[in-house]
Amino acid sequence: MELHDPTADNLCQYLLAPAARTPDKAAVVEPDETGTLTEVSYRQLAALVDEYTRALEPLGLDVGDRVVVEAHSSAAAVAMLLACSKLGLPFVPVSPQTPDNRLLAILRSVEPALHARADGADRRDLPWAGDTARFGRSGLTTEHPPAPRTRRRRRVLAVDTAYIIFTSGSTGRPKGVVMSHRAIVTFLRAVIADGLVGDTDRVASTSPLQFDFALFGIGVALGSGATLVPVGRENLDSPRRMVNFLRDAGVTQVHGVPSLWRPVLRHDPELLKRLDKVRSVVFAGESFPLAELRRLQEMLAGARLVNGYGATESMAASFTDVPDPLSAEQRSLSIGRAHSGAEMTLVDTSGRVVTRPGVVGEIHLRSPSLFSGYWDDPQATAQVLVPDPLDPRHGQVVLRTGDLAYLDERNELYFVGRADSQVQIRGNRVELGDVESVLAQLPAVTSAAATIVPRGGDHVLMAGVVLDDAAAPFDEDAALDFCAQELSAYMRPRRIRPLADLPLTENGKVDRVLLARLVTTAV
Ligand SMILES: Nc1ncnc2c1ncn2[C@@H]1O[C@H](COS(=O)(=O)NC(=O)C[C@H](N)c2ccccc2)[C@@H](O)[C@H]1O
Repeated sequence: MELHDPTADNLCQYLLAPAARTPDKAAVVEPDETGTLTEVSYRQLAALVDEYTRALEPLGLDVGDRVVVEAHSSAAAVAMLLACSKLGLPFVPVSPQTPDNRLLAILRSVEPALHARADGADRRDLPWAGDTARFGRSGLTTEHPPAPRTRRRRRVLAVDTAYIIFTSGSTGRPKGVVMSHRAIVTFLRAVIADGLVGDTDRVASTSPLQFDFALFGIGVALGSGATLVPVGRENLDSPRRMVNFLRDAGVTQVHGVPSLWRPVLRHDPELLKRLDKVRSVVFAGESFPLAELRRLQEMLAGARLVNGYGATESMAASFTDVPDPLSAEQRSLSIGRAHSGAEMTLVDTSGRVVTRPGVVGEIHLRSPSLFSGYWDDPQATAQVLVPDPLDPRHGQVVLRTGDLAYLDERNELYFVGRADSQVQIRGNRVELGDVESVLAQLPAVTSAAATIVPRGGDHVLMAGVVLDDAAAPFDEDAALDFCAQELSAYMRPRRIRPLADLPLTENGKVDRVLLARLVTTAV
């Protein structure tokens, strides 16, 4: 009898545990090379992990040596991540879409022992002389095996790094978020214990591998003994393709950012009624505009819609059910309260804890699942892992999220925005979400985004709107008049420009930097 439960300390042990209980259960469902959906059982996944582990072991890599894994989410990619975890090799997931210069910056920063690329992830050779390997369902081959390294550690521990995720970061240089095995396994156990996923679920994950929303899908699907259905970009590029893929794969839970749903809601919302097996949707990454969320709720009648809030630095912090029905009066979505085992506290600018409803403070997260720090950046780490404002003497650190929120009367949190983007306009704090929800009420508008652009020492508010196809030419003056009726003077956009689509970041969030450029240059 193991005195110590190894699944608690290692991501691979934890996620492969179902292989012992239900070896023939599908762990992953994915299209094969002909596009036919195939099932990879937990037993087959475990066998692939063993095969990769056997191929990696002779390379003599040491606990803590990094492996950059360049792949789309797939059974082979999952097996690669788990083989790295088993050997104590922190994986750094990047998607094949990552631009060359960003991948080079990551390679130069983490100095990986190996750059492992999935079969089919073809990228022109990079000016990087490091060691590379290729992997797929047929195994792992090293093109340039790394020189043997001196092993200094004998055991893989819970405190060792499971992965490093580079966030684009709202400002400047990408930062590597270092997550330990203990942090991620503790988090996954808590979220599964809260009942988000059950072992009969088929969990569709639509985010690219370098976004921890994808790791979240892998973690909760395998951690609960359910089935992961990675959805490739080729199955997301049209509403019909997406709906047909989700239906044919028998998906019961869909994970995705709000923009995942925008095209089908705009072009063919009725298609969503075909998803009669979908019992729940988890969205994360940014606020889901209420007008669009209401339409999704109508189309997926009865499905549970969950607002997943949080940052890569703790993977996430809360999962809150959207009220059903979402009343027309509701102006913003709650991010509820922290998942079990964690706690969110609001702290005001003078460091005092906010307990009164309606008062805005910065969310501080206490949790056993906080990241270890930013890779090679102790200064940036010290900015966000701060002494507990309630009593610094403990030496315990909390995550300073940079997110502003307020409490309602039921002690539930409502997200207001990023502290670093709470630009004042003539001294007033602008809530972009409020501007966007007014714009979404315009007749021809199917989605809207607002942004603040500097103009002559102050800031002005500009907006972009996406029109439904049949719309006549956009009448900006009428739209500005409507905003004048609905919004206080400082919240009114200076210009409202029609856009073909809202610009998105690599992870599918609205790209407000690109938006600012588009709306100020649109003719
Ligand atoms: N539901 C939200 N409403 C509103 N603003 C939000 C929300 N979820 C994030 N955000 C924003 O995005 C920031 C975090 O960005 S991030 O580090 O890239 N991480 C994510 O976006 C996803 C996150 N790690 C995650 C992964 C898996 C499940 C849930 C959440 C937060 O600090 C918030 O500002």
